Amino acid sequence: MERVVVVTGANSGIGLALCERLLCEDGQLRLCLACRNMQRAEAARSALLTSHPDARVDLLHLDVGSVQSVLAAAQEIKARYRRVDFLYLNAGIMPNPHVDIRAFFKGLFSRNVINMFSTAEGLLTQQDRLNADGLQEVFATNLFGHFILIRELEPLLCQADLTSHVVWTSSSNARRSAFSIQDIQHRNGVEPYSSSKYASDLLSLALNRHKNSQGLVSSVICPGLVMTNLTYGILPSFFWTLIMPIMYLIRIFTNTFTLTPHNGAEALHWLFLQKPESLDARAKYHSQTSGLGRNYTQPRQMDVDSETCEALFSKLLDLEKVVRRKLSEKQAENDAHQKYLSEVE
Ligand SMILES: NC(=O)C1=CN([C@@H]2O[C@H](COP(=O)(O)OP(=O)(O)OC[C@H]3O[C@@H](n4cnc5c(N)ncnc54)[C@H](OP(=O)(O)O)[C@@H]3O)[C@@H](O)[C@H]2O)C=CC1
Ligand SMILES: CC(C)CCC[C@@H](C)[C@H]1CC[C@H]2C3=C(CC[C@]12C)[C@@]1(C)CCC(=O)C[C@@H]1CC3
Repeated sequence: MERVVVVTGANSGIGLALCERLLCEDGQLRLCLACRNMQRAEAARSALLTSHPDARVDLLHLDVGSVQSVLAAAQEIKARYRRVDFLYLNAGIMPNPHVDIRAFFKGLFSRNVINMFSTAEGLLTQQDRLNADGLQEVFATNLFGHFILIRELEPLLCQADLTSHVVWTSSSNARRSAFSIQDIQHRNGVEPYSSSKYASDLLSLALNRHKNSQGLVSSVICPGLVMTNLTYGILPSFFWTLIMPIMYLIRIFTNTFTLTPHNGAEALHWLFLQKPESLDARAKYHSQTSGLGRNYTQPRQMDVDSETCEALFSKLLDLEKVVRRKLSEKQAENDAHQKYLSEVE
């Protein structure tokens, strides 16, 4: 039976590297690249087909930052496929990043230096904004859009006699202290990225608690520090070129500097090969690369508790109701307007 794999944010970076690795693993896959930019998606598909001419690679328009787009994409997936074996929730943004240079130099001469380089703790802030649905953009893209996608795909993901595996691309930057259950969208802080990634860790645990019995298994990975569009956006590109030799030097001390998208996709690829029942719901699976360039996956316990994960799950269900109601009100207004226009014509 051919397996169906859907990857969000598959047109570049870690998502695209994962697709390449999956096709090397299983040439019979039905691979669906779910992307918001169809031109880049086409380019990604052509690149994949160049190295795997017989592969079955489909494209799907999906902007995870727009609830309407998620609903339309989910409809399309349900129309196209009878099953989804793997759903990789990989699309993510870090808009308007700012590096605190003073904190960086302070951290450089502290005992915390390795942790600072692996997690960016205390170094990175972002400026977020509201999207067209009235949600904080980082929360909407990195978490909520993916949550709605899972909810819409439940008929495919929760089938008797078939285990479906949902995999979140989280981060070492996910931190409990950046997240507040009173402010799940992170309206009042300056670390929306860190907050959204911590929320994905919590949500994965909640999904396992609620959906394992229905055949849905959820896992979380961290790709390490990978040089992609997202990272290049943090500092000017000439700066990265300058510090690249230093980055390879740091790799000797921390295996979390995976650097290439291929290496960063290690844990995503590793999960594809595992039996879902052998996985730990409280573990985050880290892509690691040794100083000599050997890739491996290391599980580490996440800093999550059942109470907070249940509270987040219930808040997301409430927000889903609000957003769906608003969308149907907007739809009704549009329909009434169209009716009025056709009557006056
Ligand atoms: N690079 C790193 O060091 C780390 C990355 N990560 C995570 O890895 C994931 C992949 O990022 P990475 O490969 O690094 O960066 P890239 O910027 O290369 O990839 C991000 C992908 O997400 C897509 N995307 C962004 N917003 C949306 C949206 N609204 N709808 C659909 N697709 C969208 C992008 O598409 P488009 O081309 O249209 O922008 C792109 O394909 C992210 O979740 C990121 O947070 C985690 C830890 C470290
Ligand atoms: C100011 C300079 C001399 C050096 C700055 C280095 C930093 C830009 C990097 C140190 C740790 C890095 C890091 C990330 C981005 C770049 C650093 C802050 C990530 C936040 C990228 C996205 C993630 O999800 C996790 C990464 C952790 C480490």
